[in-house]
Parts: sequence; C-alpha cells; structure tokens
Amino acid sequence: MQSSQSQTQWQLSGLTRRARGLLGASVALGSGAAILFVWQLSLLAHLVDDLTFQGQPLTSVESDFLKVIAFSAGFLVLQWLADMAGTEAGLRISASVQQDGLKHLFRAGPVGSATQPTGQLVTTLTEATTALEPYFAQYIPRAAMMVVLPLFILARVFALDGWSFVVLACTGPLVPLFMALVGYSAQSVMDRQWVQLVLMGSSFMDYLKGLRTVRLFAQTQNSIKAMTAQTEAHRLATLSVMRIAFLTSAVLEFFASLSIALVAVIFGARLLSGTADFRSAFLVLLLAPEYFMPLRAFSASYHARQNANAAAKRLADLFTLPAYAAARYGTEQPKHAGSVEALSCHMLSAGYATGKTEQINCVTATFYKGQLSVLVGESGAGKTTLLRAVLGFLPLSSDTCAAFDQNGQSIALQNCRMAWVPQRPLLVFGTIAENLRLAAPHASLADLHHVAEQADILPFIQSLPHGFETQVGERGSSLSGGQLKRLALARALLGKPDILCVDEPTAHLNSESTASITQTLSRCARDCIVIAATHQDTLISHADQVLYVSQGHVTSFRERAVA
Ligand SMILES: Nc1ncnc2c1ncn2[C@@H]1O[C@H](COP(=O)(O)OP(=O)(O)OP(=O)(O)O)[C@@H](O)[C@H]1O
Repeated sequence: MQSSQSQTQWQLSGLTRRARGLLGASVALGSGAAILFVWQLSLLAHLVDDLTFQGQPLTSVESDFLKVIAFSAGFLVLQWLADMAGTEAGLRISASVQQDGLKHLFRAGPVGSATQPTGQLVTTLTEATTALEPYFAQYIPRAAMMVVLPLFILARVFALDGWSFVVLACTGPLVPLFMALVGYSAQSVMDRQWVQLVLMGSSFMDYLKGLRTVRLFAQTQNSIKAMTAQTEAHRLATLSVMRIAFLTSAVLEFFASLSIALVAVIFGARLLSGTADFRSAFLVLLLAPEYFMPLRAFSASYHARQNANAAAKRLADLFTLPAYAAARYGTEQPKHAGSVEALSCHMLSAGYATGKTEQINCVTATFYKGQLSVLVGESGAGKTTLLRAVLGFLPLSSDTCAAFDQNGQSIALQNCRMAWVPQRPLLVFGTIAENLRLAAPHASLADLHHVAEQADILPFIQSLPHGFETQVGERGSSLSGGQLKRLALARALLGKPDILCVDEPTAHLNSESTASITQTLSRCARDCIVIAATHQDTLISHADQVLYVSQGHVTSFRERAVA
C-alpha cells in the first residue's frame, strides 16, 4: 500500500507539477520562436524570388532583408529563453527531489535507512535525481514542440501546395509511431541498465568498506573479478541502450529523408512542367526539413524519458524506507525548552519490523541528570535497541517515553537535545575541527578546546603539528580506537546534549583509555543525562545506576549508595 502510494507520488507526471509555470513558459516561448521561424523562412523565400526570378533591384528588398534579420534575432532570443526556462525547470525539480530524498533519509533515521545498502542510496540520491533533469529540461519542451511546430508548418504548406501537404501529413505521424514501437522494448532495457548501475555502486561501496576483511581472507583477486563482472554487465546493458537509441535515430532519418526527397521530386517535376511557381517550391523545400527537425530533437531526448522513468522507480524505492525516526526528526526545528532533569520510560516496547516480535519489551526505568546510568547484559540482550528507542531511531507509542524539567513539567522529546556515540563512531574525511563542528557548525575554537578537554583528547590534538586542522582520514583511519572514541565523545558534547547515549564506549580499549573515558562520562553526567551500554567492569563500577537487560526486558537494577 505504502509502496503504491510512493510510486504514484514519484511518477514523472506528479513531479512535473513542481515547475509547471516554468515548463509552460518554455513551451510558450518555444511556440513563439516557431512562429517567428516560419515567418522568417517565408520572407526569405519571398526575398530570393524577388531578387532572382522577379528581377527586383537590391534597394527595393532592403526592408524585407532587415525584417529577415529581425525575425532571425527574435527567433534566437525566444529559443534561448525557452531553453533557459526548460533548464531551470529541470534543475529545480531535480534539486527539490534530492532535498526530499535527504529529508526522507532523516525521517528514516539510521535504523530505517539501513534497510537499503549505502551504495544504492548514494546512487539514487545522485544519479537518479540527476537523470530527472534532462527529462524536464529537454524532453517535455521538445515533446510539446514536436506537436506545435509541425502543425504550424503543415498549415503553412497546406496554403502553398496540396501535394506537399499530403506527403508531409502522411509521413510525419509515421515517425513517432515507429519510434514508439522501437522504444516500447527500450524501457525494460533501460531498467536493466539502472539495476546494473545500482548493483555496481553498492558492490563498490561494500568492497571499499570491507577492504581490510577482503585482504585478510585473501579475496582480493576474487573481489576484482566480481567487480569486473559487474562493470561488464553494466557496459553490456549500456550498449543495449545505445543500440536502441541508434535504431530510433535510423528510423527517423529514413522517413525524414524519404519524405523530403518525395516533396522535392514532385515539386521538381511540376516546376519543369510549369504547373508550380518557384516561390512556393522554394518555401516548401525550406520548410520540409524543419517539419522533421522537432521530431529529430524529440528523438534525441527520447531516451531521457526512459532514463527518467527508470530513475523515478529507484526514487520511489527510496521513499518506501520506513520512516522510523519521523516522530522525533521531522521537518520542524526543535524548540529547546529548559533543562532536562529526568527521562522516564514506561512500559516501553520497540522492534525493528512492525508486527514482528519486539526486541525491547515493556521496559520501565528512569534516568536522571547527575547520575551515570549503564545498561549491562549479554550480547543481543537489547541494550543498543533500548538506546536507539530512547534516541527516537525506532517508532514508539507516544506515551512510553517522557522527559521532565526541574519542576516536573514534561518536555516534548523532539525538543530535547540528544547525542549519540555509537559502537563505531563515524568521522568524515576532513580536519578534526570540521568533524567536531558537525555537531555545532558555528562553534568557536574556544568551544572546540573546551569539549576536547572534557573528552580528555586535547593534549593529543595539541601534540599534532596542525592541531585542530589535522586531517583525520576517512572514518578516522589515522586515529587509534581510543582517540576515535574520545573525539566522537567531544563532538557529542559540543552539541550541549540534554541526553547523551553511548554504546560500548570502552570496548577494545586499554586500561588507560578506559579509565579516561569512564572519568569523562562521570563528569558529563553532572550536566546531562548519560546512558551507556557496556560490558566493561570499570565503567559499571563507576555507574550510579546499573540496569540489567535480558531478552529485551530490564530484569533488575541497582543504584549506588550515596556516601
Ligand atoms: N537493525 C536491526 N534489524 C533487525 N534486528 C536487529 C537489528 N539490530 C539488532 N537487531 C536484533 O535485536 C536484538 C537486540 O540487539 P542489540 O544490538 O540491541 O543487542 P545488544 O544487547 O546491544 O548486544 P551487544 O552487546 O552485542 O551490542 C538482537 O537479537 C539483534 O539480532
């Protein structure tokens, strides 16, 4: 149901509405240009006839000559404006779809968006949105001009010569008919090309992400072979598309040449027998190629429609991602409302697929500012799922989770500042400062110093030759595990969170890093609610509240006695 709704919403006809005005302007300007063009050709035929067969002096046709130049300039300006309007419409639609796609990814959140491979999402948001642009910029205006200009020319030819009118009127419609027949099979070929492109993008991304594992299992050659096969499949699919494009052009050229030749032969015979005049013959021969010109232009952009159709299907897939995080991370800007003192969960249940067994079941617990809370339990018990539910990455019933200020007044969770340090924090390619500022783009250098100090990473950053301007490599590849986690913690703190969720902050770290991060979290707990999932004894021993999670339930908890 959801899928068919999104299919309709993301059909090309639905997207056309987003730039209806500009597309209308493009067609209107193009029609104006077509009228000027036919007029200009009529004047030109007049001029040539006057100069050659009527023996008029050059001075007597001066005004006609100037008119031809004026019409020609007017035609060029209108055509340029029509192209500009079409291009602007294409760019606007493709940019707006890209923005909608990004917004939907936010609504899906990390859990919802993980149901599609990253490579597929990237290909959809880049290639598919870009593929829409030529459809709106070229195909739609050309499709309209394919009707307007030939009809206008036919009307002009009808007034000049009946035989030529019959030839053009009979051969013209054959072109789109045969093109449609050829193009009928093209859509499935185009769809196949897109599937290959998405597969290639996803595999490439997966191999890049798993480069170390690939090497470790000595699978380098096999991976290269697999990637080569994917590339070859994409190449073959692209060639099939090209073959159809060439075939379509050949059909068009054949009918166009045949028709023009027929008109020329008929007129030639009638001129020789003296039953036709030069002016009409010359004008019809000037108009005949122009009659087929919009069909040629349309044919050149025909594949843009099929490409855009295939891209629209990919986009519809993107918009079927479950909007797990929609309740918390919608389009509204959060309105921060005072200090959050407590977070209370009551009979909270959450799972990864609606209607299936829930991974967190009827959890009731309260987390306070000033207390370091930790979740402990076996692997797979549901600790991360509980953190994800609190963060709003999974859909919850509205009354199961609530935040409160110092007066016990409830604060909407979407207005609480949340921060999340996952098991494998993600750093982007860039400097340390750029990575930290992801949480607060306008943070000053003093703010960066402050959070780095809080996360106990300042001495390390200061020891680097370029300090905060040091490049950290993709995914923080130039940092140790402990440095990466402390940097991610500093970034989370820069957003001044009310609720800080940390997943396995000390996993795989040495005792020195573990102690440092434990102390940082204890300090942070004075200013915000801190909930950490852990298996680590040092962190558990420093916690003020320990919740034992087992098979999705919180079975018991202990609070540290206040000294
Ligand atoms: N994205 C997901 N989609 C479907 N099921 C998932 C997903 N992530 C986790 N699960 C399942 O939810 C259950 C709880 O997993 P969770 O990651 O919350 O456990 P955990 O206690 O944090 O484990 P660990 O200590 O190993 O990190 C597991 O059965 C797991 O297989």
